[in-house]
Amino acid sequence: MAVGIAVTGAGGRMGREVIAAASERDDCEVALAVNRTPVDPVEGVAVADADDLPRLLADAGHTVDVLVDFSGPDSSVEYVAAAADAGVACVVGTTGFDATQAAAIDDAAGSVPVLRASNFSRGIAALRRAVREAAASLPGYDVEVTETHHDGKVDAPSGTALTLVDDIEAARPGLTERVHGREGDAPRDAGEIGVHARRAGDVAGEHEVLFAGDENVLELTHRAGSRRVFAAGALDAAVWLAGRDAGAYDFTEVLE
Ligand SMILES: NC(=O)C1=CN([C@@H]2O[C@H](COP(=O)(O)OP(=O)(O)OC[C@H]3O[C@@H](n4cnc5c(N)ncnc54)[C@H](OP(=O)(O)O)[C@@H]3O)[C@@H](O)[C@H]2O)C=CC1
Ligand SMILES: O=C(O)C1=N[C@H](C(=O)O)C[C@H](O)C1
Repeated sequence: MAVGIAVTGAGGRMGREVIAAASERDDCEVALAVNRTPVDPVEGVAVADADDLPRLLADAGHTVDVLVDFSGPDSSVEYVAAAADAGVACVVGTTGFDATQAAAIDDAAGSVPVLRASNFSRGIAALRRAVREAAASLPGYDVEVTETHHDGKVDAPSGTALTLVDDIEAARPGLTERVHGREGDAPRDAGEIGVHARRAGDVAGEHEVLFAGDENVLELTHRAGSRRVFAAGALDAAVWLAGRDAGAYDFTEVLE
């Protein structure tokens, strides 16, 4: 039977992409879609007021198995809490959480299955493995992370860039000072990881990790061609998550 999905942020770039992707699949269907501000139906799916989400989830009975959230940090915390109250699993793609908000999402995993990922593309999962390997294999190399996104992106640096920096710090414990851009007299310290965010046009998402040593440089780059890849990954995660025990899950488990 198809997994029932509730899409939050349904009027946003990703919410629309998730609804469109779901309409092309047999293993899931959109049972509910909500947005903060009123929007016309998306792909023929009516979009309800997000304020009604708790009631709608309760009324939906067993037709909603998994909530798929691409919205903003505040709303994501609110939506995940509503889903946890209703016993609905959560796939969270929203980025830009502060520590308190991230902890609130993680708390929900005490009562329902929760899978939060800063990037739902298979290519980024592979990039993360390559970056961990390179960081461990290239001691002493300078590391700089650069991301590029469309001009409408709210949070900077991207969630994916922060995930990559976490990975690098875990593999290279001496690198702990995150330097966000440089200006003026700014010679490089040995413990730095440079983190750079560019915003331009309609770029769906690019992440580059540069490792530079003496007379050789390694650059690892991922480019998303469109948002479709993120929507497909999020729906793969939702189908995989449905019916699992409460707990926090990782996107890499979906890809195994
Ligand atoms: N994990 C991944 O693979 C990916 C993650 N993302 C992340 O997904 C999120 C959404 O991205 P995108 O779709 O491009 O953003 P958009 O700005 O296009 O859409 C955001 C949506 O969230 C809603 N929203 C935002 N803030 C609030 C709030 N405070 N309360 C209620 N609703 C809110 C908006 O509602 P309204 O229409 O009312 O403004 C809108 O529907 C971002 O955090 C982005 O980084 C994006 C792509 C891939
Ligand atoms: O906002 C976006 O567009 C994206 N956000 C995610 C992030 O912050 O890493 C993932 C992807 O790069 C697109």
